[in-house]
Amino acid sequence: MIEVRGLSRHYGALKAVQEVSFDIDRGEIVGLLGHNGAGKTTIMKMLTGYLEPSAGSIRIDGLDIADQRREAQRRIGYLPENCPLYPEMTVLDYLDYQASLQGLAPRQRPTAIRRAVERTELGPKATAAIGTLSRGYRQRVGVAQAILHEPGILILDEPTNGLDPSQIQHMRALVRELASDATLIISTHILQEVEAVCGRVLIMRGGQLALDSQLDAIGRMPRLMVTLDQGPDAVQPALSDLDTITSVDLLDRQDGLHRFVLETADPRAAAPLVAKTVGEHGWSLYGLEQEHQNLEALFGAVTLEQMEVANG
Ligand SMILES: Nc1ncnc2c1ncn2[C@@H]1O[C@H](COP(=O)(O)OP(=O)(O)OP(=O)(O)O)[C@@H](O)[C@H]1O
Repeated sequence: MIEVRGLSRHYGALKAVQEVSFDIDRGEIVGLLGHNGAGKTTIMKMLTGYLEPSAGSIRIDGLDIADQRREAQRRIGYLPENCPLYPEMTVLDYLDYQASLQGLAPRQRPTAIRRAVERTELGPKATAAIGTLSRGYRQRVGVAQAILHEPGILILDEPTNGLDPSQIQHMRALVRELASDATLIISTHILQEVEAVCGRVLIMRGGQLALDSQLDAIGRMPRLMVTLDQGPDAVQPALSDLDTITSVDLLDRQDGLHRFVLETADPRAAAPLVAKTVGEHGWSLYGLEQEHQNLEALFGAVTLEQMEVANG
């Protein structure tokens, strides 16, 4: 349904998004997670056809967004990060205006608007001026404009940003309801958000895709935690070479000790190899244990260095 290949976007020398590829199937709810500046909004703007990639391609239902932008955009609803709303307009007038911008025929608009208002539970505020609404209601107006044309794909940039806890609950319920008949991509830097509503997570770090995983697979990805008196320069090359170990990352440093996290398909087999290698190098081993991941631990490990977007 969505095919992204080698997607990059540069702002001058700044590489905001670098070589990102992924596929999203119909009906998936995907969380796009990353620290501020990781490239989430830039990806969303490219997916929705509002920003041209510097390189790479995007296909929506087989349509290349570079060649068939309008056609692809008809299949997408987009809630931008700071959805531009007109404070003096009423909710209904604003939705009517958006419906006209989206090319809905005048006779289709009343039904489309009624349905969007119902789904976002905006009925009681329909004739209120947008400027008088709470942030929660304004976000719902943003969602309502995104679903007016009943798109098969919804792209929501930070939908709960700035909402209070009860508004967040309401927005999450709305997102789940929308997911019943659309493919969803939601960007956020809030882990609980992803855990609450998504089936899959894409984690961005410094403009690159650092992880693409189903959420239910995350708990099953065991890791080894190793605490040593040596730093990454010595440890990483020695342990990365061992059988079944696919990555060695520094998790933290404390009181002269370094804690590493090792990804491995087989922690039972890897643990004695690690202990043996540590012994052979004459290092001191302060801890070696298996850990089952949760999203928080994974996010911490993946975004560990909190890489700034590379320049140049
Ligand atoms: N129009 C622009 N001109 C120059 N740099 C930009 C522009 N838009 C974004 N950037 C930079 O590109 C990088 C990625 O920004 P982006 O907004 O995509 O990140 P993000 O993950 O959505 O962050 P946030 O969570 O803060 O919205 C940042 O370093 C940002 O400063």
